Amino acid sequence: MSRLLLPKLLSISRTQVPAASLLNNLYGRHKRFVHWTSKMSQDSVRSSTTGGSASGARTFCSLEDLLAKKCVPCNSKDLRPMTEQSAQDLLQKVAGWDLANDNDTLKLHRSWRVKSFTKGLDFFKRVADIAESEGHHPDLHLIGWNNVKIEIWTHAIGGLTENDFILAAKINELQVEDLLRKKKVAN
Ligand SMILES: C[C@H](O)[C@H](O)[C@H]1CNC2=NC(N)=NC(=O)C2=N1
Repeated sequence: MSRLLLPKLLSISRTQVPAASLLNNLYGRHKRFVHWTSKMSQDSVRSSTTGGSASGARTFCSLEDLLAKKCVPCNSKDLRPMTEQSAQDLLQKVAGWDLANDNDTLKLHRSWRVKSFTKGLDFFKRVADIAESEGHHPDLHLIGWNNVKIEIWTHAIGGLTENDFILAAKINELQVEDLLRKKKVAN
């Protein structure tokens, strides 16, 4: 950007263009640049959410990217479920989660065994705090008193979006060791 602008700036000042016109010129460029960068980031959200790459925007997303992102509202008309291939690619970033196909709806699953029923409810509370701050919500199950199972999918579109992986990555960051049943070590 600066390499492109500098020669232009120098030639403008050499020809004594009035200051107001120079500022106008710069401001127009700034507006076009801002428009271009915001369009790029929308494309990249849409592309990584849908798994499409027609826009040429990147589809690669690391765990750090997922942790740094915020879930977007699911009521956009542009939102489409990602393909199974994109889901498989992103699944590598969220350790412990599995992909399930529930009547043609892709979902993320993960299970934990907790020490007690009430520890299961404590687990849910920690997950609920993240879900509320992201505005994206998992299905929470407490089965047979100590099996916590979480399913994540985007209800609004009947499939997976990047939101689901962001939420899964953030749930994985929770400190829940104090709630989990210790595995018995075989002698
Ligand atoms: C506007 C807002 O994003 C929606 O109502 C949200 C709330 N949380 C949600 N959570 C999940 N998992 N799927 C949704 O479709 C959904 N919709």
